[in-house]
Amino acid sequence: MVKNAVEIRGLRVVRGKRPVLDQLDLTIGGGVTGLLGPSGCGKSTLMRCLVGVQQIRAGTVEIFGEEAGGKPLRDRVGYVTQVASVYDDLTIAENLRFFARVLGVGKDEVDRVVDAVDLGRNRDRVVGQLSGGQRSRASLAVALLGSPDLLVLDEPTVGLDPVLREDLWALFHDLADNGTAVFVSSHVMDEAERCHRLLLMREGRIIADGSPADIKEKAQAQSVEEAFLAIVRRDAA
Ligand SMILES: Nc1ncnc2c1ncn2[C@@H]1O[C@H](COP(=O)(O)OP(=O)(O)OP(=O)(O)O)[C@@H](O)[C@H]1O
Repeated sequence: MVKNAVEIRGLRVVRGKRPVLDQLDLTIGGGVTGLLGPSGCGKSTLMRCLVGVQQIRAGTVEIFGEEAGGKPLRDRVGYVTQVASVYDDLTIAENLRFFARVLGVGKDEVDRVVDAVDLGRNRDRVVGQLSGGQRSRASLAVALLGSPDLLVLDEPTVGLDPVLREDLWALFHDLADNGTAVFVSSHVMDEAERCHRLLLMREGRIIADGSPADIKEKAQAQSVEEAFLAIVRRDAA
């Protein structure tokens, strides 16, 4: 298990003219940590901070003790955005060979990650001809190159069928069991139940933090969905 993959102190981010995150403190360790919250609450913004692509106004974001986005982290952090980030005019294998070269990881990694996301049969197909789910899995394969120590996944299962979602969650757990810290945002409440730790965000603040069992117990709810609705309503009151 990785201890303190992420350490955030006093983080402030302004987008447009509005503060999206303000005075945010957060530590993330090993296992699968889920980030949930209403649309626009700042989930993607927080993830962008972790990978060092978001301008910040104040505070610090450290990943494994290094400033987020710094060179030493280049092959230690994998990131999957909501939009597939692979080249449409290349095949899956060509994309992976290209990104492997950029990251300086061996070509043997291509076979490993293509199998991990179950795209072996499609590896020589041009990305532009793939389905939405296949494209997002191709992006995930890129993020897995070099076995990163932290994987940041912004809604990786959107548009996937239940069988594929199940497979991907099994993969996230395998990765976490082997020491990768997995930080994943989701809108899907049954996915929340599968996280070791859940963070509920509202208007840029973390309003609940704990295991799914803790969160349900504290809210005296039967499901995470019910617990979150109660917590959000209480916070809004
Ligand atoms: N490029 C931008 N310029 C200005 N404001 C932005 C920009 N991108 C996002 N925002 C604003 O920042 C806030 C947080 O957005 P963010 O994308 O982090 O939310 P989110 O929780 O990931 O939402 P969703 O679940 O819909 O993806 C929102 O109010 C949004 O309107």
